[in-house]
Amino acid sequence: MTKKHSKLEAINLDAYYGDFHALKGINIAMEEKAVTAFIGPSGCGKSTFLRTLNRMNDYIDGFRIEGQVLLDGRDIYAADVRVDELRKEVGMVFQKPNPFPKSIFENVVYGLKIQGIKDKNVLQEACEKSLQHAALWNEVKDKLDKSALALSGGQQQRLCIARALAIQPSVILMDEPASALDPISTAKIEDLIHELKKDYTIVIVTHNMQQAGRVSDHTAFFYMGELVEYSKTKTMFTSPKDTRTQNYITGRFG
Ligand SMILES: Nc1ncnc2c1ncn2[C@@H]1O[C@H](COP(=O)(O)OP(=O)(O)OP(=O)(O)O)[C@@H](O)[C@H]1O
Repeated sequence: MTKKHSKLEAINLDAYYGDFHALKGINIAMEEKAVTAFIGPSGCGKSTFLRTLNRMNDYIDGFRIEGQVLLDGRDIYAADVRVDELRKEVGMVFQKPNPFPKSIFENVVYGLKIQGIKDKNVLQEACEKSLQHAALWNEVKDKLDKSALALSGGQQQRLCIARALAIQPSVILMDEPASALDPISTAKIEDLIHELKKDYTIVIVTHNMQQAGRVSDHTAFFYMGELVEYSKTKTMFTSPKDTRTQNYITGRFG
């Protein structure tokens, strides 16, 4: 079998919030068209690391990094990188579904309209394709002009995934995308992640180890700002190497 390409890579990455050293010497290469899960106790740096992957932390006063983050081999923190272009390539879905108070249609095509796309046929086609891809089309196809806020939480989260897909990213970052959802909606999101990895590289932060086990190909265990262990998910859950990983996955702390 040919080795898959490393889509995202961190090299000697340190991150700071002011004086606080939040990420310490992270080295990791994440495979293309696969799911990588970040696990670890609260406050260990999972979200911080996820957000360095599309420069979401740039907005935070006092935040800085040292080291490199490479997307397809290119440093995303290099001076010539346009952050708006980067975010088209690396989309993000948050913990709480955050649809805009607009129609379902307007939510999905929002990013395309910002890019200046006005052609109705193009927008309609993109809307249908994204909703199909997010496994929501059948539930909403007859009410595209209705408010997105009238959807259930699980539908709203799939709508947010459709909104992210519409701008055709190659990577989707998901920060605990199912933690605010009921078990049935969670299962739908997990099925969807499974489908999406055929076309996208997915990085997911999750508190739920069963979920990491179900959805991810590789798992990275973080502890106090360090990447302690990174391996195939099966290997991590059956034979963790580090005692800290062992303690965490057996529920001894966290
Ligand atoms: N905006 C911020 N300013 C200062 N410190 C921050 C900020 N955001 C996070 N931190 C700190 O950085 C550390 C890592 O936080 P982060 O949110 O990345 O952890 P996490 O592993 O995702 O936690 P959780 O699972 O609880 O979401 C924590 O100690 C946190 O207090």
